[in-house]
Amino acid sequence: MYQLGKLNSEKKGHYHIILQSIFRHFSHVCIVLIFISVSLSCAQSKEKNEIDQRPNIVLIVADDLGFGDIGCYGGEIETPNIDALASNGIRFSSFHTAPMCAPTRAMLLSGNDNHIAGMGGQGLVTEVFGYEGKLTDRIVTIPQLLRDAGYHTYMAGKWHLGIEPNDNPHRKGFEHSFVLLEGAGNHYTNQSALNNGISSYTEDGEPTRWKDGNYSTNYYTDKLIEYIGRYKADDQPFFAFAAYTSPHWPLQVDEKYWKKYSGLYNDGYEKLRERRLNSLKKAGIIPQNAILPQLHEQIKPWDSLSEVEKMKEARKMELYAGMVDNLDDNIGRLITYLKEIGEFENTLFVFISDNGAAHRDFINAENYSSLREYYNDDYENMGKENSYISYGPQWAEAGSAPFRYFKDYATEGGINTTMIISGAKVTRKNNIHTGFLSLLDLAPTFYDISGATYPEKYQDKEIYPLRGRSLLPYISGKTDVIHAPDYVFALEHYGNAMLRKGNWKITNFKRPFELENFALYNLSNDIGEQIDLKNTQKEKYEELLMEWAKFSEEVKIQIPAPSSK
Ligand SMILES: O=[N+]([O-])c1ccc(OS(=O)(=O)O)cc1
Repeated sequence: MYQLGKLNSEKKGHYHIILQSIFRHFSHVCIVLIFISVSLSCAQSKEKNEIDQRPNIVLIVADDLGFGDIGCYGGEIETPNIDALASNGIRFSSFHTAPMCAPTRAMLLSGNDNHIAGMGGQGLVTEVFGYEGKLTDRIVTIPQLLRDAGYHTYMAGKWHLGIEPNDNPHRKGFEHSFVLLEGAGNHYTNQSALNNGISSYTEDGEPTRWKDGNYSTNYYTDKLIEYIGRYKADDQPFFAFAAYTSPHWPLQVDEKYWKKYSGLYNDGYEKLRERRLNSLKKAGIIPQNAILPQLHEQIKPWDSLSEVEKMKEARKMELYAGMVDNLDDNIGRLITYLKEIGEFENTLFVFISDNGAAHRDFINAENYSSLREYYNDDYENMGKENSYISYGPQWAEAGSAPFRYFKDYATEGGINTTMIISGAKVTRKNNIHTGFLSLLDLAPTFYDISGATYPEKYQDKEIYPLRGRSLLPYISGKTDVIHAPDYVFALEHYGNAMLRKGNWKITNFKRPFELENFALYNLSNDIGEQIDLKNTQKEKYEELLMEWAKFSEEVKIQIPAPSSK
């Protein structure tokens, strides 16, 4: 018994030791497990905090807005909401886009040249490199990379980067989108002058119709607010692209927006242009010694117009001002909403125009026969949903003062546009930056801010590297310079060509395109591109032409552009 008892007690002791040791080990294991899980959850919540802190990005693009239109650029049009963004941030006086809508949007969303992106010629669809008429897989878009980096991505407004389902914003990185696929459409209805009479809209890639009676800018704002609202409770930041179609023709807006501008333009476009020159100077946007360039040859002197013509002309500008006023109101609605949901402080805002003021006036009911059956452009009807008005080169040239010409041209009037950056990450307040920058700098800025890395390949395809530079060091006050003094920037669209190296610029818009038609300007004292220095600064001219040849080969420019399939 004893033996047995001893054995039993020995056994028991043995078991006890084993159990103790298991327990000790177990408790060690537990401690280690607890430690791992605590550190993991700390790491996770740290990561979560980091994600939480990344700012939302709101990119607002106005369509064909003139350089000096808005209040904070000296303009008489009332834009208190955009002005408030400006006073809380930076206005740029030398921000550059492409001279037309679609190449600008391609450059903006890709951070690359329009040919590399696939938009060498707005309106062309070909199989030729650079002229595919859509965003190709040589590039990746801002929403694609931001979405991969954990952002929600929303868009409302004009797309204009391809009409096929595969080209849709839904396939190009936007989680939610409500878009007009073409370059322009009636602001109140489905009617279009461009696409067999009907505008094409899609929501999240599915065809949809415009609900007649809704107004473009109001509805696009509603849509963005709806998309942001859907996910406001989760932790992800968002990228919202407000691609407004205002103040693009047809000039249409509710009376309450334009009535307050009644009579303001009765002294004509040349006078407005002079006022704009002075108001831009007063706002500190352009140099005090800037002068107005020669008027475009298409423009009839105001004094040569009849009284009836003058009335109609002045009304065009009143309508245009009303559209900009309404645009500002809607930006205010978006801001108010972001304040209500507590997201305003953590949002970076960028406001730009897609190109200079628009001169095209061939699309109106008078001279565009397919529109006559729908539209009535009589004085009393101007601005209503069944009128089709554009304000023409005369007002566009006032809108692009003090630059030469307007949209379509690669002169500064076509490509030097309004740009404001404000909000999260922007430490400079009420600041004006006069140095050169371009829309190619926006994609790298957004990647920098969101922590997204730009890859060498996207979805197994090699992509072209970014061409611009992040603005983050500048906007956060870490540097005063954006681009080096010898920075080269060039662009081409239908033979409208420019290349800039520092303040030297070569510009070409003559037809047919010939290399020797490039003129040379020194923008440090000639922002109106009036004094051609190519015969007196031969070395500089040759240097810039060499840069042009390099650029042209690199992005595979074809002049004339290949024809559509
Ligand atoms: O010629 N069009 O058909 C045409 C021209 C310009 C345009 O506006 S833009 O903003 O898309 O350049 C739209 C259509």
